Amino acid sequence: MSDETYEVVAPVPVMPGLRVAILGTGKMGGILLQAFLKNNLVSPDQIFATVHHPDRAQALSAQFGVEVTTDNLAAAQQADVILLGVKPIQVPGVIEQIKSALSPDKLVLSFAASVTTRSIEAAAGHDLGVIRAMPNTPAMLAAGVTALCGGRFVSEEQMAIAQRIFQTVGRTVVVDEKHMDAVTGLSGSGPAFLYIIIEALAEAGVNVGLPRDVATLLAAQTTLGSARMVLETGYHPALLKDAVTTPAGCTVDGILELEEGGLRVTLIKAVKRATQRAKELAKG
Ligand SMILES: NC(=O)C1=CN([C@@H]2O[C@H](COP(=O)(O)OP(=O)(O)OC[C@H]3O[C@@H](n4cnc5c(N)ncnc54)[C@H](OP(=O)(O)O)[C@@H]3O)[C@@H](O)[C@H]2O)C=CC1
Ligand SMILES: O=C(O)[C@@H]1CCC=N1
Repeated sequence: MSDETYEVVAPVPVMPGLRVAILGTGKMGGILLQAFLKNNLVSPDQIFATVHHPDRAQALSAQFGVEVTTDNLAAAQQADVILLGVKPIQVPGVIEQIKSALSPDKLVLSFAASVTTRSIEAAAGHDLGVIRAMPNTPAMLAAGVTALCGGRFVSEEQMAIAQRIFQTVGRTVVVDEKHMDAVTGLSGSGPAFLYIIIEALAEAGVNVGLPRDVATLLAAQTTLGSARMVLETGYHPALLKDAVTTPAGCTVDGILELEEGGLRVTLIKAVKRATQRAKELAKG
């Protein structure tokens, strides 16, 4: 890891009574809401969520027993930490709505792709603690990874709170803001790429005669186990691959097909394209 990037492993104590707003409780915001409740980060009366459609607000409120409305300002007024989970292009409008609630003691924690801490600070119009986060959907199982970076006015205490919040849903890593679009293209979008790989492996299993449920189990558990091998042994993936590849065995024949099909280059291109697009999302 470079000196500007470090993984946070030490647990940070929960702040008792922390009140959290999630403005934009869609797919990602909904996953975070559920995880915060499940892991007792906050009690239901300490969380204030918003969505755009009133009927969805009602449904979410009934489902999770928390206050869900369409009133961003009211939610922001009641919270210490304000998570922003609307689409990137909607962030300036939401900041404008909640501007009067953004006192210096509040922390804005945006997980919108593409939106810079500077643009949020500028929209707020005064010195404000802003942290940008990029989580991913495995957060649902506390198996996510979230990259965080701080804006100009963030205190160490505020960064510790953000880390604690996202440790609820998996690993956290603090990076320089210049890396956030790359993180988005790799680990933000990455689950979608990996589901396609798992789906294709399962399809391949069916093609060579396995029942679909068995093929899906084998594909998914093999992906999970291989990821754990990389994380827990610390060995380079190439070394782990070599250990599978018996001389004159069958694996090397499969690898030849992968290389001929350009899987490696295709994945690199996919992350590059997603990173490029992540740079543009805030502009619409
Ligand atoms: N999905 C992912 O894997 C990840 C997404 N993100 C980021 O999360 C954000 C949301 O993405 P995602 O959850 O996928 O998208 P969704 O479309 O599922 O969620 C967007 C949510 O915003 C709500 N909304 C729209 N306008 C407003 C408004 N003015 N005030 C309050 N809420 C509003 C919508 O309400 P309603 O439900 O009523 O339509 C919806 O719940 C994006 O910025 C994205 O970059 C970051 C990391 C990963
Ligand atoms: O597709 C998107 O734009 C968001 C950001 C990363 C994952 N989903």
